[in-house]
Amino acid sequence: MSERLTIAIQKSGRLSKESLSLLNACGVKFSINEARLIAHSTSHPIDLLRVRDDDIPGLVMDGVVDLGLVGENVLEEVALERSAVNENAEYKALRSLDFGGCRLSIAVPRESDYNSIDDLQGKRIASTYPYLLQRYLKNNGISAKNVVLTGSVEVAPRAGLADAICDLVSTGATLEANGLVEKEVIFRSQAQLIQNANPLSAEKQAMMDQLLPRIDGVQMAKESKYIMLHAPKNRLDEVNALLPGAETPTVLPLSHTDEQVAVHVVSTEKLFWETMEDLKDLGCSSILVLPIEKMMG
Ligand SMILES: Nc1ncnc2c1ncn2[C@@H]1O[C@H](COP(=O)(O)OP(=O)(O)OP(=O)(O)O)[C@@H](O)[C@H]1O
Ligand SMILES: O=P(O)(O)OC[C@H]1O[C@H](OP(=O)(O)OP(=O)(O)O)[C@H](O)[C@@H]1O
Ligand SMILES: [Mg+2]
Repeated sequence: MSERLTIAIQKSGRLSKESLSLLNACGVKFSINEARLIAHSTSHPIDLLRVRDDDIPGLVMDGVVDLGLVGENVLEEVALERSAVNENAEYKALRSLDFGGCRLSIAVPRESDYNSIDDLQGKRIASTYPYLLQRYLKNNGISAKNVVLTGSVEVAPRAGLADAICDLVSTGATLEANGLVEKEVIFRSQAQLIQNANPLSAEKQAMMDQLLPRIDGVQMAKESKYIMLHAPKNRLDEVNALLPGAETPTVLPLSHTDEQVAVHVVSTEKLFWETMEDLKDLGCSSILVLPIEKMMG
């Protein structure tokens, strides 16, 4: 029987949907039964372990699974916690992924008189990330009391449990809704693909050698666009200069005119409306911007 590669992903939360769609886009298909902890791929010898995100780094570090998809915030927190008690905190960081972007910030009630980090001296700060918070405070010479909460951190000041909080922020809506103001960004995070630190078996490594370029291809494709347009022949250099991150364009003749050509190009950066308007001003027409599903070098 062939060996199965095991991947831990978040069962239900901010990272779940995008972790599954990344694997799906790589051609690794799953049919998920919400009630089950383990899901077998229907296309590859790959198993998913669906767990709470807090458990993912430890499962990878201990070799219970080969790979994990987890936020850097949780990864770093667990690594600090394990190092503090001399437990194995080793892992191999394979890729930064383009989802789960957020920051860990210290926030205080709107009405508090906060001028600098020094105002936190001796205060109580509620957080789910005591190690990341303590590291930051220590680096800034602050000694504060850590109130560890596993959820609803944002209500701690109103409940009289803390003077400030240290929690994840993305749009800032949660802080706003709870009358809190972001003061210090202590860590920036996005989802990461990590692997156990020990070498994989040859069979599993062969699967990784196929999977990683596919992950890169999916990520690259998400950022890229296929642009097609009709351009005046005599302004091609100016047109090319406007196209962001474009590789050498393909220039094709048009059957109905000698003055214009069709230009097809893969652009690796975001194309803004302003650029499209500038292209139009150069005399371009029929400007189409299409998403790309997959890419390989
Ligand atoms: N608002 C956000 N925007 C983007 N990414 C976020 C946001 N909040 C959290 N994340 C990222 O997603 C991860 C999971 O967040 P989520 O809120 O689902 O975790 P959780 O409540 O701890 O879930 P679990 O039940 O798995 O422990 C976070 O550790 C962080 O990396
Ligand atoms: O700045 P915002 O865009 O408001 O996002 C921040 C919120 O998102 C996360 O919680 P989530 O919504 O995932 O729910 P949870 O608290 O149940 O984990 C995080 O814990 C914050 O509370
Ligand atoms: Mg969690």
